[in-house]
Amino acid sequence: MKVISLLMRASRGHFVLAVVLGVVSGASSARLIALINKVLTDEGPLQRATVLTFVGFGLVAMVARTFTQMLLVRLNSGTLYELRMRLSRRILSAPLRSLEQVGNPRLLSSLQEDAIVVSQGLVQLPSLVIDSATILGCLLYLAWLSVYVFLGMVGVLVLGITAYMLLQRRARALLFSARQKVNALFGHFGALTGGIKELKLHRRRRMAFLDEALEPTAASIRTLFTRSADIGALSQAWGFLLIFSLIGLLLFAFPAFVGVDRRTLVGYTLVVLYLQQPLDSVMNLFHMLLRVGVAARNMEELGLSITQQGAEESTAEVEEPRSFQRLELVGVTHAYHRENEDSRFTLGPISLSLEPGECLFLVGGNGSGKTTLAKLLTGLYRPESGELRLDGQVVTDAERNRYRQHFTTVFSDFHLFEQLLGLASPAQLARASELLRRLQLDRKVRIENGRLSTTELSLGQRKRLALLTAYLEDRPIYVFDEWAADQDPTFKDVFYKELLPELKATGKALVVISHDDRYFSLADRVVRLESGLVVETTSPALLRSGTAG
Ligand SMILES: Nc1ncnc2c1ncn2[C@@H]1O[C@H](COP(=O)(O)OP(=O)(O)OP(=O)(O)O)[C@@H](O)[C@H]1O
Repeated sequence: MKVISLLMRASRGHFVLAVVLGVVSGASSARLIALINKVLTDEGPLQRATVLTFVGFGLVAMVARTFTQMLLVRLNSGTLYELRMRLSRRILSAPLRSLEQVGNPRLLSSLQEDAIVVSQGLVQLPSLVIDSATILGCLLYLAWLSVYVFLGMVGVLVLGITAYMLLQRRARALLFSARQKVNALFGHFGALTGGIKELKLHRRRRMAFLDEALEPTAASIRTLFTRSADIGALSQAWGFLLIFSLIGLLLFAFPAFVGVDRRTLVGYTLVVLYLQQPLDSVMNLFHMLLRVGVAARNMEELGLSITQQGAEESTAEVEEPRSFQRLELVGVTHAYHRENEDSRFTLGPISLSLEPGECLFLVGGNGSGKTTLAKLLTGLYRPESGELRLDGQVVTDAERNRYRQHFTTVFSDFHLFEQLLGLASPAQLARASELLRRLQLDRKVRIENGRLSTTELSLGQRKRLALLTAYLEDRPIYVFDEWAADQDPTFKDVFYKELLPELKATGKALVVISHDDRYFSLADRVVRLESGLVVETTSPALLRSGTAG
């Protein structure tokens, strides 16, 4: 449970205070029950001191409990915050390929489901301490009243806990299977929101999706959770049965063997009855903690999976590089490892170079490896063999974060942030307004407080906004992955014949992935890929004379 110990360390102050107050509250409650018993069984006149003690301990128990509750709220929200931030940072520093392999559903389910279960469960720990302190206090009082009853109670507890643990082992296995299914459910939720158009338009697909995909997963989660909760309820019933058996023994069997007067008998029974509530609550909390354990294990396993492909990557602040002299790929390769090794795709070995002011087109059929090469080139994927060299220096793992800051990209599955994150200096904002005009978006979108007024636009328009952020990044190397594919013919022309040459003229190196063969002649070099290998490299002069394109 590494996650839990990390969290304990993060909010140690609150946690320790909640535990201390919990113990105070629990001990005060135990003292109160001893007092109540004394008042009920003493026959002499009521002492003023007894009343004052009663009020005093009552107040202490109440105040301690209230403060514990307030601390618990802080602990809960603080833990959730800490978990979400920790996991988000971990995701940011994990290698892209590992994240792709783990998949969005699992990442999202952990950020939402596991984080909430762990934080809710952790805040129950102080309650566990309060109840345990009450139980302990009552047991000590019982021992003082009668060693036999105390031993009987301990025996009952040992028996109860052993049986309870055995039952909980089964509940844990059920919870774990249910948790695995929650990942699949998040996958279905992704399909539900992402594929809503397709589902709405096709009745049979919608029915099949609901009946054959989503419903069976949701139903099996329901069954598994219910079965594990049933085990929890059975365990509680078992605890209940034991306590009542003990009371029965105390009331009916014990007096027959050991001479015991009525007053003492009332005392035992009162304490044992009073123990019922904290014991019940402890058993409930155990079940909750079981869920915490499963969620924590899931988070830990996720952490391991996303970093298994190498150490975590640095996300440290690095200086923005303004220029470069030469970028080289030397025999780089990348393979997508799959369970079915026959169908694995391997890119490379590929060697190519890039210099400032150069425009390189990457072309080739679907699935030939262009995007994979762009991910290798930009440092998003680590080459399995071969190396990247920047200005003659090999790009090591330690250098990769800095290396990536040379690139500005618009991938075909780009994400458009509404806020101009990290790009909102006064100069950049002024430039952004000017670019909106240039990209013919000024009637649609405004920049307000460093934020785009809307991103609810057509795909082509959204791509223009992505281009705007690329311009604001203003880095030495631009990579466009089929940027123009969704543009109208007029703006396609603007992109290839105006925007690219302008960027080139300012010394930017351009890597343009494209299927628009009518513009290939504008490139300095055209690199053609086929099945992951470079099969042809041509220059525009050759293209114009009809050798390629
Ligand atoms: N995330 C992935 N996991 C496993 N295999 C992948 C993944 N992405 C791509 N591939 C494999 O790598 C091959 C190359 O994919 P890539 O996206 O690089 O092609 P591309 O040339 O950019 O294609 P397109 O023109 O269709 O965009 C594909 O044929 C596919 O088999």
